[in-house]
Amino acid sequence: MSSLFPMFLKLDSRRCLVVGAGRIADGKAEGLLRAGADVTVIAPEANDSVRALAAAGRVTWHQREVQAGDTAGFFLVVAGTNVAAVNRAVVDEARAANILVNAVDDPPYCDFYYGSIVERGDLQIAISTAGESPALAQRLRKEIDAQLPANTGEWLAEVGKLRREVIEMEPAANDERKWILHQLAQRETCSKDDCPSRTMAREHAAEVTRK
Ligand SMILES: C[C@@]1(CC(=O)O)C2=NC(=C\c3[nH]c(c(CCC(=O)O)c3CC(=O)O)Cc3[nH]c(c(CC(=O)O)c3CCC(=O)O)/C=C3\N/C(=C\2)[C@@H](CCC(=O)O)[C@]3(C)CC(=O)O)/[C@H]1CCC(=O)O
Ligand SMILES: NC(=O)c1ccc[n+]([C@@H]2O[C@H](COP(=O)([O-])OP(=O)(O)OC[C@H]3O[C@@H](n4cnc5c(N)ncnc54)[C@H](O)[C@@H]3O)[C@@H](O)[C@H]2O)c1
Repeated sequence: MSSLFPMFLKLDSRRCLVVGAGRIADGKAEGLLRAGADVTVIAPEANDSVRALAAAGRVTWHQREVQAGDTAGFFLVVAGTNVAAVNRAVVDEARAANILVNAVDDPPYCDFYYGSIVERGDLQIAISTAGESPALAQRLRKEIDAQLPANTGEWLAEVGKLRREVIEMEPAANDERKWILHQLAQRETCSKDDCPSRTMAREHAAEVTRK
């Protein structure tokens, strides 16, 4: 099999459908919600977590069995019921309309897999084993998570802010700007106003402005 194409998808306000509302489908729906998706759930029964999300207006829950035509108009569909034939019918319908699909526990019926994720703010490290061993993906996630400092997200936010400052001052993507951006992407860059990388970026900005 070819290797999977790794990508980070923007789901903000995209209409996504999750069929099923048990523990497994719930986890899949929450992953979509974290990315800002507009999530609809179809299932006759829902676990407490999906019920709470529906009550809070965070998902739209249609309390019934899935029917032909339900996938129309969605950007992405997750088939997460406990009935493989139902999941496959949902996938077949969605695929015919070029909608991205994932059927839980049924790799041939997935166009994409969920990854195992280490998260620190906007930083995400996604691990995939292409379905070879989800348990290994989980183990690696825990190992990386234990090694990555808790404040990496704040550090990234700071570096992002400084990068925007530098790009504003130096709109040309020249070697010098690239060098500075690499200097910023170091551990020493911090929120302190006198941190070395920040000072350097400011000095450079002042120099460019003087030119
Ligand atoms: C990453 C993660 C994300 C998530 O689920 O959101 C995820 N599975 C996770 C955990 C996990 N899943 C399973 C176990 C038990 C141990 C084991 O089987 O190894 C554990 C570990 C545990 O929880 O103990 C069982 C399992 N999973 C799949 C099958 C079907 C098959 O293999 O045929 C079976 C057998 C079912 C059975 O028959 O028993 C299939 C898929 N699971 C995937 C994703 C996709 C491939 C990911 C990849 O490997 O790259 C894929 C292909 C489709 C998909 O679901 O997208 C999440 C990590 C959470 C974390 O980080 O902690
Ligand atoms: N629970 C686990 O630990 C676990 C682990 C690995 C894999 N899985 C697999 O994941 C799948 C789902 O597991 P679960 O624990 O979330 O199941 P579950 O029984 O808790 O939930 C199933 C959900 O599917 C819905 N459903 C059933 N028929 C439907 C239909 N025709 N239309 C719409 N919705 C329908 C139910 O209403 C319910 O919300 C199963 O295939 C299971 O084998 C479960």
